[in-house]
Amino acid sequence: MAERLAAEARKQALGGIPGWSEVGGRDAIAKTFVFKDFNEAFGFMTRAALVAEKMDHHPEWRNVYKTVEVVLSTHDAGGVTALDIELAKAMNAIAKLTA
Ligand SMILES: C[C@H](O)[C@H](O)[C@H]1CNC2=NC(N)=NC(=O)C2=N1
Repeated sequence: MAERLAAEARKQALGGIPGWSEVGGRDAIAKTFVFKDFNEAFGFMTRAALVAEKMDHHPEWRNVYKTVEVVLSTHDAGGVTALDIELAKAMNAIAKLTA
């Protein structure tokens, strides 16, 4: 099972994934993606869902029109692991293709 990242490792990893930050009050990372319209937001979610399922690592997320709020945490580990960093990177790459 993936291990929780220590605070220092988490901060360093976050430096390499633009737009992601630590969530207050829990061991998780978050980013709010804003797209042109609902079609682009949902296209992003569809692509990200396929990657997440392949990784067997699933986001907490919420969509309102063109905005997608994402929180990543490894529930089995009780915090942020390398899996969250990997999925965050993949989501940034997908968002670049979508925008
Ligand atoms: C049984 C299954 O592999 C686990 O429940 C997986 C599924 N997706 C998951 N997603 C996330 N974000 N954290 C987990 O701990 C997790 N565990």
